[in-house]
Amino acid sequence: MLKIKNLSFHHAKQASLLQHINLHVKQGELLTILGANGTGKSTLLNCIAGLLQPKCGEILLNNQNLAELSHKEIAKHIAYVSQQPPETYQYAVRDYVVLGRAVHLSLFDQPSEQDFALVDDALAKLGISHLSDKIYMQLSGGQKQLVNIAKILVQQPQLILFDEPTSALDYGNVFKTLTLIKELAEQGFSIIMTTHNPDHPMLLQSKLPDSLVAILTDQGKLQVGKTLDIITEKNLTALYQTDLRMVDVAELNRKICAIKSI
Ligand SMILES: Nc1ncnc2c1ncn2[C@@H]1O[C@H](COP(=O)(O)OP(=O)(O)OP(=O)(O)O)[C@@H](O)[C@H]1O
Repeated sequence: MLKIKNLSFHHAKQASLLQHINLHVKQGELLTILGANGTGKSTLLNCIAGLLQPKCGEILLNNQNLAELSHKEIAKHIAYVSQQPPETYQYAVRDYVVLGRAVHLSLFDQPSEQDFALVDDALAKLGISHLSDKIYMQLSGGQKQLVNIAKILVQQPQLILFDEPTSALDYGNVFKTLTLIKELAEQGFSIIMTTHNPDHPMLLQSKLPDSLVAILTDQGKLQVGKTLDIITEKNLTALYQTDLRMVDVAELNRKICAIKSI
């Protein structure tokens, strides 16, 4: 459903950032992108969301060039939970989350009871129904992150982009969010997420064996493959310039990533 062909991008005053990136994400596929700070993961997601135009190459969404689609058309298919959630809303959470339905409504339509039913379902699914009437702007960072995930659930896109969806979350909410991502992939959503925690794609791989991982290198290249082929001691040690170990934990029946020592 998403194809990226030979994409290159750099911001103003940068010599280069993303270089000749190729990627194919199919329906229901999960791709996790790892990369050191500042290598361009968010920039790549911004390109895929249509917020930045590639300097060269193209992004195809269902074989249509993204550059030829309006923002509303793109938003019908792609939802984006960015690292900088909007900070300007004085709405109650329920009224904020229903904005996710906007792409399915015409200009003067009011959200219907069915739209609000989807909102209530999404809030319940994320265990945050108690936040319904709170003012979005007054929530904590982690609560905002969960509310923004609820907003994309009601948007009902084909492809969901999650930029470090668990970065501000406690362990309980990390568990809930990764479980939700697994369920969304099982339901047929395509998902691209970024993380700094290689254990997250390992955990997801244990339930989604065909999931993919990509490493964005500091040369701006994307190395893509099956999770277990990419998450290796050698690759992670090179990626993070840190002596890392993949340790087999019999009790968990999988490997986890650990820093060797400090
Ligand atoms: N709007 C912008 N204008 C100019 N430079 C930018 C802009 N946004 C990002 N950059 C620069 O582009 C590079 C990549 O930034 P980006 O946020 O994509 O990295 P990242 O891999 O997501 O980083 P992190 O893991 O730290 O979140 C950084 O050097 C950053 O300073």
